[in-house]
Order: sequence, then structure tokens, then C-alpha cells
Amino acid sequence: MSSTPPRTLPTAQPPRATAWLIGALVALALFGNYYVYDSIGPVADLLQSQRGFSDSQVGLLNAIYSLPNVVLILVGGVLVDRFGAARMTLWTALVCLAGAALTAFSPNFSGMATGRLLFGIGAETFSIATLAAIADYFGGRSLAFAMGLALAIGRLGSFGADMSPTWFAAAYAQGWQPPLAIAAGVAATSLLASLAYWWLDRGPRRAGLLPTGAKAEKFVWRDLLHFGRAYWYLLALCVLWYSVILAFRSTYSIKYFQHVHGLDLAAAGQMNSYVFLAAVFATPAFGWLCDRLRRYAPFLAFGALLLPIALAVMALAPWSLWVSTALIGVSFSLVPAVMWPLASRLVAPSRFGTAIGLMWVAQNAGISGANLLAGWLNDQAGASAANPAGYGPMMAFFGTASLLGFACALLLWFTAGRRHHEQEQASRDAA
Ligand SMILES: NCCCC[C@H](N)C(=O)NCC(=O)O
Repeated sequence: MSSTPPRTLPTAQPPRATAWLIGALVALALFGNYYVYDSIGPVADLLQSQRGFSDSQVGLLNAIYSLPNVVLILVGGVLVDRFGAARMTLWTALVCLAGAALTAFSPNFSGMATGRLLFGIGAETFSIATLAAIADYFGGRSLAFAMGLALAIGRLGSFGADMSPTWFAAAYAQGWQPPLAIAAGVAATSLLASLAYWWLDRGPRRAGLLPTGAKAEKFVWRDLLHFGRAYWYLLALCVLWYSVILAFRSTYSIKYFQHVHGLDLAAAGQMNSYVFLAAVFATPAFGWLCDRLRRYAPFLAFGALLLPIALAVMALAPWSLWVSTALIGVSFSLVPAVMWPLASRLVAPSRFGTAIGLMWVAQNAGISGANLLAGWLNDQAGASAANPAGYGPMMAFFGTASLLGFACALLLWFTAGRRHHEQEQASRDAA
């Protein structure tokens, strides 16, 4: 794809130091948010042994995060365009803190589930607002690197939550509540970082140094249908790629490594967490490379291609799991590093929140659907340690979906590769 930025940038830009300070605050806020998102897994066992929660109840504490977002996240994206990234980051960080505190201090399951619901409602819109914040401050320079860095710090939050039983062993020794109270404390840090960002943002915004204005933008439903063809290919890739990677990696991969490749639970968990760790370093590095080479769509296509290759290697080749883990690690770092900066180039700045909101509506539906379908396929085929071949249909499903994702990335490359397409589209959106 060509390098021409279609964003209509103001002639003057915020000072670089301000941009990086805001980038750091947004990354810190994301760290807290991703930590809370992943804080249930490590206490799952304690919730079962100490509070008598069933598997379904523990599962619901995570599922309830995605469910409302199948609809609500579009509203969230529209609100980001209407009220601006800084205000929405602050408001949603407050909702997330309320959700995290309710989860940690509720005396019963329904209180905890309400807390997770509240957290989910805030967190996805919060994530859109943080992407919009980076696009505001780095639209004309180092955008992919800055977004990659912020996402990487977010992934560090996920990694931190996975590692929290080691880092906060004393808290875990006391039971299920102290680790969740720590998560609420981390959410409070996220709120403080969001408050500082909102405070710092007022100057550049009022001075007209940002591509999105100080005034609230009016939402027009018709705008939803006016994104260009390249945007829709990107949306399809987002749904297919995230559905495969999140449903497989977050739900089934550990069990699959145990049953098909004979790893014990600890080794399987570790193998899985290396994908996060790789992404912490590789996501900003790939973003930096894209900024330098001014190429986006070919990198996206390459990252999308690695996923079906990794799944095929894992399912069909007698090679070490390290090979497929490394391939998934590169894909997991490269695709997000390119996808969000590219999205900001395909639509007008004033519609960025709506565009991401629409992508995440479909993404959340896709992830839920892929989780359910993969589980059903495993049940139908009787997948287990005694019957590793039963995982075949699930792997065929994930492989097909990831190949379709690659096809969308190719179509996107051919479409967005026409040099003036994005520019024209963005101008049309802005008009
Ligand atoms: N916080 C974990 C889930 C985030 C999902 C979100 N819709 C998203 O796609 N974020 C971008 C990313 O790559 O994490």
C-alpha cells in the first residue's frame, strides 16, 4: 500500500514531548485495563475451592465482558467521536474502576458478575478511546510505532496478571479476594493515568493542534455505510483473525497442547504465555518497521498468512511446538501492530471511533461464535487426551477461518494499494 496519509492533519502539531508524555500515560492506562481483564483466570481455582463457584460461573465472569459489547461497543465508538478520546478515556476508566471494585468486594456471585459486566461495558470503549488518543497525537508521525508500544504495554498487563500468582504469592495465599483487590488498585492507577492524560490534552485540543476538534461531533447513521471497500476487508480480517487467535489461544490451546502434544499443565501454560511475551517486544518493533518503510497492507497480509501456517504446522507436522508458537507469536505481534494504524488511515479522524466500534461489534460476535463452535466440534468428535484426533475438526475450522482472513488481507492489499483510494475515501467520509 502507498504511504500517503489520508488524515486531514492540522498544519501545526502538538510538541513531540507532549505527544510522548500522553502516549506514556495512555499506555499506563492500558496496562491497568488489560491486567484487570485477565485477572479472573489466576483466581479461578480459588473461586471454585473457596466460594464453590462452578466452571460455568467462572466462565460467565469472562463471557459477560464480551456479551454486551456485541451491541454496545458501536455506541462506545460513536461516543468517542462525539466527545473526544480524552473525555471518553477518563469516563470509561472510572466505569472500569467501579467494575473492578465491585468484582473484588462483592459478597456474592451476582455482585461479581455485575462488576465484570460493568468492567466490560467500560473497557472496550476505553480501548477505542486509547487508540483514538494515539491517532490524535501521532497521526502524522510514528503512528504504528506509538500504537504498537501502547498495545505492548497493554499486553504486559495481561502477562502481569498471568504472572501475579508468582509476583503476589502472599496475596494469593490469603485467598481469592486480595488478588482481585490488587486488580482494583491497578484499575485505580489506570484512572489516574487517564485523568492526567485528560488534563494534558486540554491545551493542544483547545489550540486546534489535533485532527479531531474540541467540539462534540454529531453522529449520522448513514456514515456507517460510507466507509470504503478497503475498510470492510479490514473489518472481515479483524473478525476472522481475532476469532481464531483469541478463541484458540485464550480458550483451547492449553488443553490442546496437553492432549495432543503431551505437555503437562505448567508447560502448556508457559508455551501459551510466550506468545504474549513475544508480542510485548515485537509489536512496537513491527510498528516501527512499518512507519520506516511506509508499507502497511503487505505486512498485514504476511502476518495473516502466518496464522494458518502455524495451525497447519501444529496439527500436521511432527515438529516441535516451538515452531508454531514462534509463528503465532509473530502473527500476534504483526497483525495488531499494523491493523489499527491502517484503520486510522482508511477513515476520516472524526469517524475513527465509529469505525473501530463497528469492527469490534463484529469482532466480539466472532470471538463468541468461534468459542462456541470450536467447543461444539470438540464435543461432537469426543476430543480428549484419549482421543487426540477428535481435535481435528476444531483445527480444520480454525485453519479455514484463518485462511479466509488471509484472503481478506490480500483483497485489502489490492484495494488499498491503489494509491489514491484511501485519500479519496477519507475526504468523502470527512465531507
Ligand atoms: N483487552 C483484551 C481484549 C481486547 C479486545 C479489543 N477489542 C481489541 O481488539 N484490542 C486490540 C488488541 O489487539 O488487543
